[in-house]
Amino acid sequence: MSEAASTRTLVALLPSLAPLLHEWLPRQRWFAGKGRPVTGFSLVSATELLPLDGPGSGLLHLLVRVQQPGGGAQASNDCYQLLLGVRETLPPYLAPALIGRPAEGPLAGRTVYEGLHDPRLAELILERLRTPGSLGPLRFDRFDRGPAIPGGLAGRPLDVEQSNSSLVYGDAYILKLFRRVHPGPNPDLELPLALARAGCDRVPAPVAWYESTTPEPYTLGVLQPFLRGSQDGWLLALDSLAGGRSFTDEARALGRVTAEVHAALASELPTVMVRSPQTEQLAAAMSERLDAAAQAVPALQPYVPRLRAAFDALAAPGRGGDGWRAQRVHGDLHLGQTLRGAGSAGGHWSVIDFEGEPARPLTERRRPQPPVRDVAGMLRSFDYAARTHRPWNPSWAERCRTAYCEGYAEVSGADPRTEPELLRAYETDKAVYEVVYEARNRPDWLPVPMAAIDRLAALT
Ligand SMILES: Nc1ncnc2c1ncn2[C@@H]1O[C@H](COP(=O)(O)OP(=O)(O)O)[C@@H](O)[C@H]1O
Ligand SMILES: O=P(O)(O)O[C@H]1O[C@H](CO)[C@@H](O[C@H]2O[C@H](CO)[C@@H](O)[C@H](O)[C@H]2O)[C@H](O)[C@H]1O
Repeated sequence: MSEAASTRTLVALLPSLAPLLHEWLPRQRWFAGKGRPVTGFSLVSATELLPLDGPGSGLLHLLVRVQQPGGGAQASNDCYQLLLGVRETLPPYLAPALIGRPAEGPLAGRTVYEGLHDPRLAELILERLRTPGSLGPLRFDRFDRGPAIPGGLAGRPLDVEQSNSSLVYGDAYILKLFRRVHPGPNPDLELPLALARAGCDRVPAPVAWYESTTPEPYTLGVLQPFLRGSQDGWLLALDSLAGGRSFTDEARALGRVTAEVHAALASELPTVMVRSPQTEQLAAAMSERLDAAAQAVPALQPYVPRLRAAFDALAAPGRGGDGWRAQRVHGDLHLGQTLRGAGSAGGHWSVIDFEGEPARPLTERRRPQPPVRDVAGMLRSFDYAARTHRPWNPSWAERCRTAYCEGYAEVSGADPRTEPELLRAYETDKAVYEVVYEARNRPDWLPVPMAAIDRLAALT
């Protein structure tokens, strides 16, 4: 099928796929618009990665806008990346991947399924990434300093709770495919590339990636080395709590790693000073997020005046002295974003997932911010771990928080606790974000950030 003919034909596919997507999309873990009705779809781009009319399976790459009207700020028209496999019938091992059978249109009677679950299609995606080049609106690129990617590696979907989808290739590489995509560079490619260029070995360096170039630029997927046998910091922390073991050495190491990553980011990407009136704007933005959160989660409402005091303190005249240095940061740092390498207790720590908080607009996520924002995220994470454990172990969290800040200071020369207003404002902002995140995604977990809200409000 020629490219032009293919585009025309592919555009005609959407109406017949729409009823299937209507059912399937809201059930996906990565679908961000849960709880709001889907009223329509529109096509952003369609590319045949493997011909749909050839023998065996076809692979269709779609960028689709999903209309969800909702009231006011609730309305959205988000763009999602879909990789749809098409076959006559599905073999039993692909049955769980079924999306449906279009009743009409060019694919009538054929079977449409989640393409990432098909090892043959997963291999095809890696094949594309091995060789830079373009296919319709898609462009495939490689890191200029990396070794060649071997071919023929079997791909399997990663079976974890995540906001996107990942494929692991032969335990050597992991490809993260972004699901809800936004125009512009995704920080999860931009920042690891900058860190690789700075020679920072705390973040797996991107090996290859692909993007869509028209009608707008979207980062769609990033391939990086798979840290085989590594364990994530969240599970290690829970393990330490369950075993009654200290986690302070690990927390100190994580503080050091955070400071290393911040130093490397500051060396590669712009830094700015935050002074009046930006300080007031920062505090006002936090206050606005608090108001929006209290609208979405009424349990927050009684706390609003006391929480707002933390943001007012940030903006108070004279606070911040000559201002605060801001730079590119991780943006959603927590224990689950850290991996300790295989090996003994002193294993190498890495940091992953630089996408930032998925619910925030991309422009906001890419803005320089005081590095204490990441520190606050990690401090909240120690609190989460201690709260999740039965019985609650506040002294475990307190020791971790102290060790983490000390580790950070050992490398950066500045202890985050010496700017208490800034740290408290960011911790409060993070806890407010977590309340909304949990209410939307894991209502059973809501008491965890609510306990922090109670504690932070009592500091006033
Ligand atoms: N380089 C890597 N090596 C090993 N495992 C990884 C690597 N990158 C990510 N993972 C695993 O994949 C999971 C999801 O990755 P993440 O980037 O956090 O995705 P998402 O943004 O979709 O939540 C992580 O929790 C981790 O278990
Ligand atoms: O990992 P993601 O980028 O998808 O981040 C989102 O999900 C996280 C949970 O998986 C959430 O983190 C919160 O829960 C963690 C425990 O599961 C805890 O360690 C974090 O401190 C807490 O914020 C994160 O906020 C959200 O953006």
